[in-house]
Amino acid sequence: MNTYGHTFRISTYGESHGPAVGAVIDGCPAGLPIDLSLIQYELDRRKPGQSRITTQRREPDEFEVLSGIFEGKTTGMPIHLMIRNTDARSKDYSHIADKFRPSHADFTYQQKWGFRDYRGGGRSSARETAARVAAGAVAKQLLATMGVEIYAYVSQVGPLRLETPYQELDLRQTDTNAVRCPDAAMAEKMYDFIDETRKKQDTVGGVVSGVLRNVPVGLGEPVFDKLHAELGKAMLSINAVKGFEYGSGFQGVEMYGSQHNDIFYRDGERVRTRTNHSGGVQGGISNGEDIYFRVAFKPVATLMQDQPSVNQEGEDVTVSGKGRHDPCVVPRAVPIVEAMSALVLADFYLRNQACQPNLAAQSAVASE
Ligand SMILES: Cc1cc2nc3c(=O)[nH]c(=O)nc-3n(C[C@H](O)[C@H](O)[C@H](O)COP(=O)(O)O)c2cc1C
Ligand SMILES: C=C(O[C@@H]1CC(C(=O)O)=C[C@@H](OP(=O)(O)O)[C@H]1O)C(=O)O
Repeated sequence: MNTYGHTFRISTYGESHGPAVGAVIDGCPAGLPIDLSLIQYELDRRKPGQSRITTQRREPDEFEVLSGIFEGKTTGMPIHLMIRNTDARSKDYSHIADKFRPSHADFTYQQKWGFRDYRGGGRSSARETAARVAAGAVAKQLLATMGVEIYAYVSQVGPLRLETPYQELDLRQTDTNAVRCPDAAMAEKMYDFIDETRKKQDTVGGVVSGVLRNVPVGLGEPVFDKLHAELGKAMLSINAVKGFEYGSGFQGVEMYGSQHNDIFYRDGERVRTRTNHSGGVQGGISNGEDIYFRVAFKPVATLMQDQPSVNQEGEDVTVSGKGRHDPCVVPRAVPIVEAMSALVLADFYLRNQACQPNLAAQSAVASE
């Protein structure tokens, strides 16, 4: 599938070594002021070639608006954002045109279609996520009009795990270092770990944590399209993602119900909970508390070393390490996780508008 969302819907297109990648957004309401520099800001956070611990491919990732924005506002028509590829080096891939890199998408793409665009992994490359980030930056601007705040940060690299709860972190510090971890001391350790791994011609995984604040009560559908299910799908659709947990997640199983239940109380006009093991979602619907989750990314598949594999004929071959690759994806995955979060929330927000929800219920406390 090349599309995401029902109401705020995006399609993305483009291959890593084709002329361009981009996104078409359908369903964004008319009249939304758009700050184009905020779209560029997000693209800059994701682009390759940012530091020694990312792929050295150099892409400016400047975007062009081909439709849907006029005099600084959305027109209600499809919004087309295009990003040209300018630094593809396809010769790095000639030696694996008929070979399968272990744990990349080469084998499955070849088996599914009988051929593949092997240059840079074609459509399977995380280059596609530039389009998601551009579209997500529009969704973020829609959500900002109602005060929704979206944060992601690196909370783990290999064995180095930041134990500090997100409430105790200053999430505005995330972009002050190349790793995108808001704890400066931990960021330094993580940076060194990634750099050492790179020097050993290896790769390492990590975790990106997400925090969504001021999300209105009532987003999410009750049965299949639950808010956490859609968030999970959105995150699991990002390249190299192996796990998603929200709220208490897998650790919640170690608690008794009496410890895990989030006790309600009245806080002025709102009903709130004293704890938030639910992760801001109950019954698939946002309850107004922070939504928080963790996304696990595997170590990058393409290594700068030889690995045994097979070719299209099933013969034993060696896949040698070549080209420009990320030693660890999480620093660049932070804006992708934020973008996917924004796309999910914007979509549910518009779905609520469409079905005219019970707005009284959304203010949480019945008027007396
Ligand atoms: C930001 C980001 C950067 C990535 N960079 C690389 C890379 O340089 N080399 C690579 O082999 N995989 C990279 N990946 C992962 C591959 O795109 C991914 O492993 C591949 O599409 C196969 O999909 P799967 O791992 O989800 O099964 C990156 C992923 C992300 C999110
Ligand atoms: C180009 C980007 O990252 C690429 C993601 C990627 C992969 O296999 O996912 C492999 C590399 O591709 P290439 O060999 O074509 O440079 C990375 O550089 C990007 O994120 O914009």
